[in-house]
Amino acid sequence: MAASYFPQTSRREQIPHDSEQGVEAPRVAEDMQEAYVGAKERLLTAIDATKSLIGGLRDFNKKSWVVRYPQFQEEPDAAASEDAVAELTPVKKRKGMRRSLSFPDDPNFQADVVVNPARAGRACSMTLASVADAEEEPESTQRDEAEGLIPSSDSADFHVIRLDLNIGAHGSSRSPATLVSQLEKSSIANLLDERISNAVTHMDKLRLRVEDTSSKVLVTGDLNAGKSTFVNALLRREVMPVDQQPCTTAFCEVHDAVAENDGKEELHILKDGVPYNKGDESTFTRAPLSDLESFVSENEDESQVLKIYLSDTRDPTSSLLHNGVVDISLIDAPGLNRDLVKTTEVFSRQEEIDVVVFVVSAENHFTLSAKEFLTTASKEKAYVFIVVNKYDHIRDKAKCKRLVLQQIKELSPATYADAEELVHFVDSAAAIENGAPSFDKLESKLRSFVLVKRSKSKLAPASTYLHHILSDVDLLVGANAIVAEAELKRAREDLDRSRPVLENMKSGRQNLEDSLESVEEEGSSITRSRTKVLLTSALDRVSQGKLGIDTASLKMPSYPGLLYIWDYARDVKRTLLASLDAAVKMAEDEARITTSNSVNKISRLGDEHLPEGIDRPRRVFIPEAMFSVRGDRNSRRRSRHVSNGAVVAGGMLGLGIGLAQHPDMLEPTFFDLFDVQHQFWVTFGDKKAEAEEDSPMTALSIASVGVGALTMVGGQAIGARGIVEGLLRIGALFESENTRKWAVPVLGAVTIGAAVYFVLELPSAIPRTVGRRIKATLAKEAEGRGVEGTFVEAHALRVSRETRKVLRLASWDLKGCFRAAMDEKSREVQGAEEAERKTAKALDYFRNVEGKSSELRQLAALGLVA
Ligand SMILES: Nc1nc2c(ncn2[C@@H]2O[C@H](COP(=O)(O)OP(=O)(O)OP(=O)(O)O)[C@@H](O)[C@H]2O)c(=O)[nH]1
Repeated sequence: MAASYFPQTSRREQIPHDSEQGVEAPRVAEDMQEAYVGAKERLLTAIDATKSLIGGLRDFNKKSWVVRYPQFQEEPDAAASEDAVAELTPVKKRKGMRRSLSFPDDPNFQADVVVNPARAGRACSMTLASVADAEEEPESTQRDEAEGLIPSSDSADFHVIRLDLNIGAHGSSRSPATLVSQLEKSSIANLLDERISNAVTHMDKLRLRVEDTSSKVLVTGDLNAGKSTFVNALLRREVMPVDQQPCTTAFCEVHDAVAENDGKEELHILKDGVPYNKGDESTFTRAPLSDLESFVSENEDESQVLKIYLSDTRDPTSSLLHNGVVDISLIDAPGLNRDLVKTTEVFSRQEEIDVVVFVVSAENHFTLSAKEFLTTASKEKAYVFIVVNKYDHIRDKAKCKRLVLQQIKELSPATYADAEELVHFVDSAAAIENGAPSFDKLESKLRSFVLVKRSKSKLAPASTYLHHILSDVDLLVGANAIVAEAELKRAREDLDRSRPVLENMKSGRQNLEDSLESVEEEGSSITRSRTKVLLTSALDRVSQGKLGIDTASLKMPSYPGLLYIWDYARDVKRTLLASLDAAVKMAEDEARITTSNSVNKISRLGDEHLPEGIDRPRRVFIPEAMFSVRGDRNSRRRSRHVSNGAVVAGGMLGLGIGLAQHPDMLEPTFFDLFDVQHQFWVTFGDKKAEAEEDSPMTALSIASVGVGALTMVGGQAIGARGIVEGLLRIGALFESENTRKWAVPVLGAVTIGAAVYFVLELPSAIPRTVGRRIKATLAKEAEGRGVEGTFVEAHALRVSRETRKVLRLASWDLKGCFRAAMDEKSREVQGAEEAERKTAKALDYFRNVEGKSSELRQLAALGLVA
């Protein structure tokens, strides 16, 4: 049994078919009108809100989130097991449809989801299969059948915004992996954008249609069946020409003059082949209403379309034409037997025809052409409103009714099923003046029928479209919400990982810098003090005629005898100087070790403070490279320059090579053999010197005194040649009488002392003298340069500077790495925060859209029933 046009059976029962009680009918029509208006308003609101919703989605797709286009594939195994589960466990079934969700632009994403199709009052929803399995519900709450005018559909597929992604080389590629190379996310987003834009345009058209208040009622039937009389009865006016002879040749469309022509009654004769436009007089000929009859009778053979604007002064609750809700146009078509079947059929197929009213004479029943028409119209419209006219002429009314209904049953089963509502036996001619209960009832039923059919023809397409587009939106946002959720989870995991690392780095930064500072400080101060200790001791030893340090590679030269004393002095000097160089080298070697330890400390600090996975400083410390000369010319020139300055030995020349190759220092002088000045001070009361050199009057001291005296005469420090010259001068002195008196003992002492000295003291005295001279020379060279210019301090400073330089470089590298790591972590955190914000916003948005879509679906679902 087909569904009723009317929502409540009880209501129908209140309207007995008996014409006497037809007074209830208008109320039903009123209800239908109200329901229609309500549904229309809700639908318009839903259309606007859906437009704004998908417009928002479009914006969101453009600005905030590239909306992904999901693809759903049925899993054959899952489908089979779904059925199996359904059969075996009737109490608990799986909710919704199991699908494999993927994205054509991302072959790596795949998730099993359960799609719950949209049903009346429930939005289409999508959940991960794992989640859905945990939330299975009892069967009683599932699989509600779709209600109302919304068709139940496969919600795991798109209806409106379906993208054809078969764009392989020959348009046949379906593999996501193949597609991904051709489809960028953005190009899919663009396709979606285009679809959404089209949907918005389509909704604008639907809106116009929903807003369109007109509804066309085609009145047709056999020739002379009383169609014009019926139209006149509906209008309660004799407007349409009525005759015993067939007279209606034109399509006469009757419109409400009040609603559509400023209340002016007139006739518009449409021009053939020109689209009618009420505002454009060139598309029609205007004529007074009184011309209608003459026009129809004069143009009998022409198939003309006339617009008749009429004022129906009846109450809107009783008038069909002027009903206050719908602009109805009644189309009085020519009789079918005029071979206009085809025309009428075409007419009835046209979308704008909402209702077909078929007038049949009770006397003749259905002719062949009437039968043909009814069969066709029933296929097109399912229901046809049938008026069995001239019922007053029938004597055996029951028999007539039975026969007519029997025929209707064959011609239009749906109409027959609701015959009480749709088939009416009336006397139209009698109703023109004052109506009649049976005709009033017919009118009321016709109004309801027109309104319900109107709902179907005008509201249902919009409602269905909204249902489809909202289902598509649900699929889109459901799939995107799953993606957003996964991305949000990932962003939060990233944040949980990277944020503490960044915080640790931030709080540890100062600590690292302080530690590096102290390692630098400690390293350089150790090398400085160690160098000082080593070189001070070495210099002291040298000044005592010993090697600066004990080393296997250096040995004091052995005394070769008096004849080679000069060479001996040179060798001693070279050896002592070399020992000082060796001491410097030793200090440098120690500094290398200290520096190396400190570099290791810095590297450990790096391990402590740098997070895992971050590259450590790449520079490798090569201790041998310390104190070395750089290969390029400039640096060598600079080294040489430095070597001529404060740093007199070792230093920039490297590896302690300095003093022993210093030509100025190597050449022995007389005072390397006889340190007269020293001896003089030792002999004549220099307490400090005494303490240093615990020796009483020796042969050397005697000779020293002599030579000291000579130097007083000579006036300046002299070399070997100077001695000869001095002796000559001494000879000259003897020429004076006075001098001879004191010169003899002095000369004697000198001679004796010298002789003793040469034989006994010289071999052991030379190293000490040379050593002292070296110390003194170094001290002299440092004069005017301050403390830092002394041999020991200069080296200590140089060595510690080199250490500091290396350590500073290592610290700098580590700090650079740390800073880069912190920047990277910071970027990572910022990126994750941004992703979290974006995905959380997107998720929020998608959830919100899901909620709104569900509300809109309810709003768009028509309350009217089919
Ligand atoms: N007694 C009676 N006469 C009717 C009824 N309906 C129509 N007539 C008469 O039937 C004749 C034909 O009526 P029309 O209304 O012209 O019929 P039609 O179907 O419009 O005719 P065409 O347009 O020519 O096909 C007229 O003389 C009407 O008076 C009715 O219900 N009862």
